[in-house]
Amino acid sequence: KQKPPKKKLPPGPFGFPVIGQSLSLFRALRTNTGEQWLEQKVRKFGPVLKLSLFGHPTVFLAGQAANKLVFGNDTLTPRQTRSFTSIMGRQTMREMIGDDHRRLRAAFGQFLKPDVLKKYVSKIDEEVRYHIKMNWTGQQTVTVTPLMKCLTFDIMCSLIFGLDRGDTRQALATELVDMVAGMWSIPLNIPFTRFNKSMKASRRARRILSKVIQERRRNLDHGLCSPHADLITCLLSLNQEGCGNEALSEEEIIDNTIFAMVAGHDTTAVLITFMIRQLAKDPAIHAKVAREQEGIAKSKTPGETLTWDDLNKMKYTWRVALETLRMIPPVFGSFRKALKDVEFNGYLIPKGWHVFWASSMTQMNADIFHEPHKFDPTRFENQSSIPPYCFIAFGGGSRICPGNEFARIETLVAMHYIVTQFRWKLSGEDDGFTRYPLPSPSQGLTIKLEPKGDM
Ligand code: HEM
Repeated sequence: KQKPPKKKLPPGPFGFPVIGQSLSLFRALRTNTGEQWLEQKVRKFGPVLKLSLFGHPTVFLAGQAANKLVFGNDTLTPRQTRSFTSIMGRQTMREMIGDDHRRLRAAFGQFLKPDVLKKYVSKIDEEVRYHIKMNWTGQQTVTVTPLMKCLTFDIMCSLIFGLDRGDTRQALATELVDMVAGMWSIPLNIPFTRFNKSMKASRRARRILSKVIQERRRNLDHGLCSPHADLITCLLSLNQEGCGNEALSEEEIIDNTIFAMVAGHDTTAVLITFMIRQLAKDPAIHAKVAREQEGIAKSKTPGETLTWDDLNKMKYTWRVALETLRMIPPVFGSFRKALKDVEFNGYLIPKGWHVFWASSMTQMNADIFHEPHKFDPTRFENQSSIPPYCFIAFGGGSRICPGNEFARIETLVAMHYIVTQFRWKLSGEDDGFTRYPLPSPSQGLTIKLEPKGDM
């Protein structure tokens, strides 16, 4: 009997033991050359190559077919660092596979379905106006990155945890910053390490949220709030008898609401920041966005909040957002783990190995997006012309970002009030941006503001 031929591993060196190519990739991300770093490897070894990242043998996959494999194959499951899982908790939907993952996605779906999302527009509108009044109005210059992080944090606190401005929101903000700081640290839980500080912050944040959950449960039981008031209440309401849903434990609710906050807050802040940067550099596109937004502002009475219908009229502004996400995706890429041997393009991805995908490999590919380095929002006029699995700023398949519509509302409402109230230009030279791992303008993006007068 002939033995079946042995499947071959992808080409490429593993590099130094343990470190592999991790430091080299980090350096490239920090200098915003991560894309070129990957392209160079693909030119040398082809679109399926092996390397070693974070101490794991890893296969890097590039191209549309590779994206389809990553997003459409349940044997490749998301992979987090050990510190991430310890700090964020083991019950996040990121850790779940199969039916458990579907159950959590369905629970989130109750909070993020379109007719519920519509109700959040006015709350987001209120947060944006308050933010602008407190931080932009009367200023001659502002630094956009930290402000956008504050704004998206406040919006999410209000809608994920149902926390209004005040001491509890502030306390939670402090703990979350400390938690996030340790997510990529060495998981050494001894006093004074970064990981140890983040673990302590995680315990304190959980205690705060446990109290919030008790209060929400009471309100829900006494009919004092709508089941869709915020994500926590929404997940608790699924536990009520007779609604036909499987109950979520308190731990699941805490882990997943914290995870939603972390997944959604910086990513959206990055998108708005880079749109503001783009408009400062491109007067023609700025003028078109301003025309669209001013048209909508004129149709409103003073002080009237934006509605879902208004957002649906902001078509050009959203195309600018999508083009920003194509060229500067907040999520550079991420990892999967092979639950069993997988074969792709004639190569073996052995069980237990990691798989790494990166958005830029299709989003900046000239065969898919003509003149990929040109900022051109018209590419998104006819979205069905973009081949599947090529625009993957929100991921794809069963793991596609469930918060993409939420992010759209936040972005459009924020852009509406900024564009209709101010003109701006960069305060100095545009000195590019770094990634750690999310992109961030090198100096935080300081802009000079000029008020447009009462709209
Ligand atoms: C511009 C803003 C955003 C971008 C670019 C973005 C991007 C992404 C990407 C690329 C993924 C998939 C990662 C992978 O497959 O490995 C993802 C997943 C996820 N995102 Fe977002 N996201 C954004 C906003 C949000 C918001 C606002 C929320 C919450 C309301 C959110 C919650 C999540 C969650 C919970 C997952 C995990 C889904 C799962 O594993 O099933 N994201 N996001």
